[in-house]
Amino acid sequence: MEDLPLLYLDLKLKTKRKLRKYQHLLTKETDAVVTIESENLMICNAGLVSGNQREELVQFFSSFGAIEEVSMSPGKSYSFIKFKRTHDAIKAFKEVNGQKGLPSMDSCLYLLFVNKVPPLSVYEDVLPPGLLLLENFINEHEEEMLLNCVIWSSVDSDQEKCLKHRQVKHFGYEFRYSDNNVNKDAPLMESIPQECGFLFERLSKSRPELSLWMPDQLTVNKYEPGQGIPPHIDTHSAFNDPILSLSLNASIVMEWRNSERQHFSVLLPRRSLLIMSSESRYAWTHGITPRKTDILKNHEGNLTVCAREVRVSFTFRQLRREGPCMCQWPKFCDSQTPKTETQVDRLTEDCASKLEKIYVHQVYNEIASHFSDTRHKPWPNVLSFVMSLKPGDILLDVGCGNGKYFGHNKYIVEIGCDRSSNLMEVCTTRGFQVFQCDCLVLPLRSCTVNACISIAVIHHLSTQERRKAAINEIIRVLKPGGKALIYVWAKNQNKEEMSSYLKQDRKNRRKSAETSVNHTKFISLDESNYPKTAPDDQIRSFGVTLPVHSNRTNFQHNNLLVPWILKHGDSKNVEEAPTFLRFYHVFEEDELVQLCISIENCSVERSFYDQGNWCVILVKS
Ligand SMILES: O=C(O)CCC(=O)C(=O)O
Ligand SMILES: [Fe+2]
Ligand SMILES: [Zn+2]
Repeated sequence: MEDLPLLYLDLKLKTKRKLRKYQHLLTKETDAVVTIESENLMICNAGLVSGNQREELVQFFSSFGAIEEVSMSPGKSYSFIKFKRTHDAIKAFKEVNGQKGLPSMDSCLYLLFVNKVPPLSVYEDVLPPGLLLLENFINEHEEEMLLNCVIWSSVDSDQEKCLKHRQVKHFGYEFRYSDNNVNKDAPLMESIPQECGFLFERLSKSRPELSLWMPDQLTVNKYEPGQGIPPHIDTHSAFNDPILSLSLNASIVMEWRNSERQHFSVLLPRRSLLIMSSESRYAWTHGITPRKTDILKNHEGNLTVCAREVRVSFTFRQLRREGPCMCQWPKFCDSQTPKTETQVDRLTEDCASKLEKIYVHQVYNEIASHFSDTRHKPWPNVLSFVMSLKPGDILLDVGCGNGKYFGHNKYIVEIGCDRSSNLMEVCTTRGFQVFQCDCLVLPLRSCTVNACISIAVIHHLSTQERRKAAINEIIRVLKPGGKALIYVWAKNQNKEEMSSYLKQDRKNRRKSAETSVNHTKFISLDESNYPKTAPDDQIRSFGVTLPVHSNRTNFQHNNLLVPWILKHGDSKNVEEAPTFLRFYHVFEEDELVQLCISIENCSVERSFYDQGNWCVILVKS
């Protein structure tokens, strides 16, 4: 940022500090810049958002000379004044800066010279994608009739709540603000008033694609001036697409925001119908800022401040009954994201072990031969750990798979274990010393091995407790001073250069991995997706839904199912190849270290990122 011009030198330190902050705001939010002196002033801390009125600014600043223009933008706490003569602007600048000025304000005023008055950001005519506004959807009689359908009682009832922000009444089903959902099994006594029927007949004429759409839930919101509704996305799993909102009795400005920080202020005129669908319904928040005025364009196209009046809105929705939401915006979708993630961690021991049995052990057993064919090249950092061991050291590989780290260091004793008997067979054929066991219960005496490796194993355990228990078990069997090397899959596959996992996809090799998108499919572990291996009753008891990962893309979730497409030696036909799903918990940065720190007799000697994995070297104390 450029420093302030010389003229500002005379000002107090505190004022200069404040002005530098406002200079930053100016360059961030507008295309104007600070100048030495000009006829234009930025009034840094008086604007519509801070509750200042145009008239008040005009009155105050006119005392310095004739004003040509006052510009106030909605949503801003600053404004701009253009004097007719630079001389008068300088006068105002010198007298007002850092001083108490406006009668309505307790705090000091701050001014900056700017090269121009930046253009106003007014309500754009563009709307978020998928949002549609039908103006004059109803006439005044219909408006009155609809307003009369709702009888507001003065006492709080269950269906009619006076929320902090506004008064609400539900028809058809109650929308619970506590968990932002509806109880689909408990319809209300009062269904949507019959008087609303004409709206949907009319809608189907102008919007044929909605001719079959019928709401079964209605929320009536009543906003007194000063009240609003916090920004939100109507819960995906609760309602279908679209959602309609009819504005009655008064106009209001609704704010729309997306995750790319785009922001639209949309004026909802009285008697208009707003149709929120697709992206606007699923990926943009909407809300009404609690305030007593809105800034509207008048007939001449100028902005004016309008006092809000009581607005009543009818929000019509249709309950989602055909299973979870399958929208394209999983990031905002409660059907697709957070619930499943946390649910896995809350599984009981019994369920967690069943989940692993079906989605890890049985899968590896079935794919053992194909899996082993794809696992030849040892990772260099693991190999150098193995090679660093002293002659006579005992190395245990927990989850050794096909034994790809065995046979490199000729001077050590190597033993391996794995859950999969078929992988054990591969090892035995190769002449390695292995036994079959679960990594949670190693059949070894405590303090017996000099070193341990566990590569890409612990991420197959479904709860944090079980992952911790597995590391605990490794530490237990280590001799004091012994070391363990642990690798787990990282959620972030782009930490350094692209990991080899992502690189294997030719498309990704070309494009930046940053942009690799993932259209997630979800599988409920309740519905048997594993007819071959999983008896119904086992799957049913999980009660979790997990996202299915698109291979060779970045991870979008921590708990997920990763497909393994089984190709037999003879068949090249991918279509016929059965797909198996493996459970993974992919780790956040530092998660593995934190887990290890919480374990007794164990210190973290080194932690690093290697080929898409978070890795630690642990030492037993
Ligand atoms: O008042 C409105 O127009 C919108 C209300 C709303 O967004 C809601 O109830 O979810
Ligand atoms: Fe809403
Ligand atoms: Zn959704």
